[in-house]
Amino acid sequence: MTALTDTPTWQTLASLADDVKQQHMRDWFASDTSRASKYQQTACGIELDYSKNLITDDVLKALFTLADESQVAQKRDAMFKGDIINHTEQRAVLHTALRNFSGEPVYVNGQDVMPEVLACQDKIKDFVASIHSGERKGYTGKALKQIVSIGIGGSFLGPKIMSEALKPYWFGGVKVHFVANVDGCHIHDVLSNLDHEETLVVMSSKSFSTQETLQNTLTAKEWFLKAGGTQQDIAKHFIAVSSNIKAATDFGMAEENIFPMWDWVGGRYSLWSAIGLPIALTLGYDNYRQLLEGAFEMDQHFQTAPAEQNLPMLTALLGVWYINFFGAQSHVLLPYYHYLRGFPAYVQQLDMESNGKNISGDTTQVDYATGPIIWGSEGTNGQHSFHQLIHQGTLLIPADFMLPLNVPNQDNTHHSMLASNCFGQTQALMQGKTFDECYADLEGKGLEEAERVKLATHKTMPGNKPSNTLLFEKMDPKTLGSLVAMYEHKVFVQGAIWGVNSFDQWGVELGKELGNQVLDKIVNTDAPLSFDGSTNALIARFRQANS
Ligand SMILES: O=P(O)(O)OC[C@H]1O[C@](O)(CO)[C@@H](O)[C@@H]1O
Repeated sequence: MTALTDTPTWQTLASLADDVKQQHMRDWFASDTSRASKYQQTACGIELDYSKNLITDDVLKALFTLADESQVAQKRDAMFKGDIINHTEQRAVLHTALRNFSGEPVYVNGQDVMPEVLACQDKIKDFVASIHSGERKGYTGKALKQIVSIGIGGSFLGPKIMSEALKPYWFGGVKVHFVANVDGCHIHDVLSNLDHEETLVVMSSKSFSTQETLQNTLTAKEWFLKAGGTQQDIAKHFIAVSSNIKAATDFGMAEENIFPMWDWVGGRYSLWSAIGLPIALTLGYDNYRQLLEGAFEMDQHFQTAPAEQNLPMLTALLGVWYINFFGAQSHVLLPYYHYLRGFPAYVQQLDMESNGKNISGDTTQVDYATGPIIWGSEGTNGQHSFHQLIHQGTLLIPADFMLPLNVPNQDNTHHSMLASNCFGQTQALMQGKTFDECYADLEGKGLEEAERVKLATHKTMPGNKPSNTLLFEKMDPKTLGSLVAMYEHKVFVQGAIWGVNSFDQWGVELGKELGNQVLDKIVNTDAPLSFDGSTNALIARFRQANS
């Protein structure tokens, strides 16, 4: 056993789980009318109802002890103050500095990073104003109204999904298109409808070396040159967000059009940096700033609220409870708001790239489960497909339901239906439907006894399926910023408990490396194939089809 699973607290939690598995939430609600108000917390515009979870006061107490013993608070403080907590890459982890409006300095290796951060925010503000006003023009004098944002992973998901989530706040004068995949269909579809004279390409790559992003930018460059632009005009139509200034200037970008990135910002935490420029272009700077302010508010809440009131702590500990003591392998996110439909994909990268790890501390192989599979989609759509498995399947899948109480273009009929479905689902998951209730429903339906029993058996819903419900007054930039930061810190707390490094991604790096080796063999068609038999055969087949 590892130090973690060996602790008395872990053992206590295991025995509490055995006990809880014999009970039903339905009975808890029936016997305790204060349960809903007892297990709810509000902070930063997020109202969290966590009463429909398989928890008791004893469970929560033990989970808080686990957090204490795992030194979550100390690890959190180390992150905020710029310690080198990404210990496999020797980097600080300071996305929180990008939304630090406290006026306090933040030091990395003895140097205050805030002046650079603030200068970058000013640069974003000025740039956005110059595009929105039409003052910044393309090489033929046309205003730049079409923005093509090229990036992948964190350099794509954050900008695209947050822009989409804030559609009611869009500045109408420009249209931002996002391209990530190296599949040429995507960039082709986007560029084929654009006028190159009014197109601005924003290339977002911290490293300026990611294959997909480089290739898509090269394709955009070829398209621009073919359409009539010259190499000299590139500077007016291509800008970059990167920490690799040399590579960007070699490409043809003007140095003043390169927005900085720092090695203390991880890709999946980068939307708060200039990687968020496409968001600012979509929404206008003031709304973008609200997003950052919402995140800052959550940072303060995370640092100061006691564990019992702390949203990232509570949601993280509930996750640990199900993953480590109930065998839950996945967690589903269900935004009941069309514009937030991309949110599960955002949290998927955030959580799975961060905590998809099996080494704790320096070299210890874990003997407990770590990061779950994150998935989901917008409600009510999922109700008509995968919810069936959550209700009656054999897997335990904790769920986060999300609903803004007010939506733009409010149509009460639609919104009431949306809300009723959201609440109805959490209720059904929690209480289920007993055999006796199902049997009684079939009274007077003219069924033979055996048929009635059979049908009642199939209709029986076990219930006792956990969910959180997160309500927001409305999904405005500030609330969205708080929500994203809440999930960031949730992932942090879980990583701290499991002892994993939530800030590297060696598995992804290996994929990039092998992909490049294979590409070499695909392009050099005469090169001997030296991989395993399956990979060799796949490459040979591809070569044959493309010869
Ligand atoms: O911004 P870059 O350097 O192009 O990297 C893109 C993405 O690649 C990853 O490193 C791995 O996919 C992500 O973490 C990152 O967001």
